[in-house]
Amino acid sequence: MRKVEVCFSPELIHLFDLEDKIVVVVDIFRATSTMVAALANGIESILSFADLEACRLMKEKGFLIGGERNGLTAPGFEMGNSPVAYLSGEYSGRKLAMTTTNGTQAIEKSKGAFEILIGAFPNLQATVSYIQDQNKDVLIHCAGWKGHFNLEDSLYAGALVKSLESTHESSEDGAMAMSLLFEKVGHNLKGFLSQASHAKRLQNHGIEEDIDFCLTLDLYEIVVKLDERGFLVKV
Ligand SMILES: O=C(O)[C@H](CS(=O)(=O)O)OP(=O)(O)O
Repeated sequence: MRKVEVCFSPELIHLFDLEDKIVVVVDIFRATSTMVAALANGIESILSFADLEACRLMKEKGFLIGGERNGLTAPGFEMGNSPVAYLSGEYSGRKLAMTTTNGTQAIEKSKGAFEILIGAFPNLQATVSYIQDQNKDVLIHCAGWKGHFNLEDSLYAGALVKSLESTHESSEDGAMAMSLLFEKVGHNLKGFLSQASHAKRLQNHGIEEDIDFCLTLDLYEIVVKLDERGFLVKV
């Protein structure tokens, strides 16, 4: 049996061995949900940046630039961090450079893994099938919020642990707890997570539509991974 582990914050990632593992980075509200939405709706590829200024410079190279800090579009950026902004297909064929408060930092800290996947509820089942076709251990890396644990990323981890149980075992308390919690509340994700601190913070920005999207299961059959050039692409 292969193994699945959960890292609940990028601040804890140094405790884990990434080598030879598939690392699934998850930032439900909203970075990884936005990446999946963008690639499912025609964005050709995404370059993820931890640094705002490095990302901003990509505009000169013809990239669409998405920059968000603390839930708001960063000054001078064309896009923020909203998944629904991509659903019309308006940006089809463009390359996107993207930086966010938590998600793109977690991607940066996952480098060194055998493979990096981007996790989100709208492509959960596709990600499960992709992982089960490979003979690799898995580490789910929750982006959290500014180093803190958060419920939505951890619940996704629980959903993934539960969905992988026929091929991957987990002996960790955190993974077991989240798998049980997902079993209990997975049918009412939105109701349950409306109490989560991150959802409340984002509700103040008037983005309920984003929250609904981020909590919708299995809209897309795509898997999102970091390719050998360092671009996030769909497979
Ligand atoms: O834009 C978001 O949804 C969040 C903003 S914050 O963490 O609440 O400041 O950023 P993300 O990197 O997607 O977690």
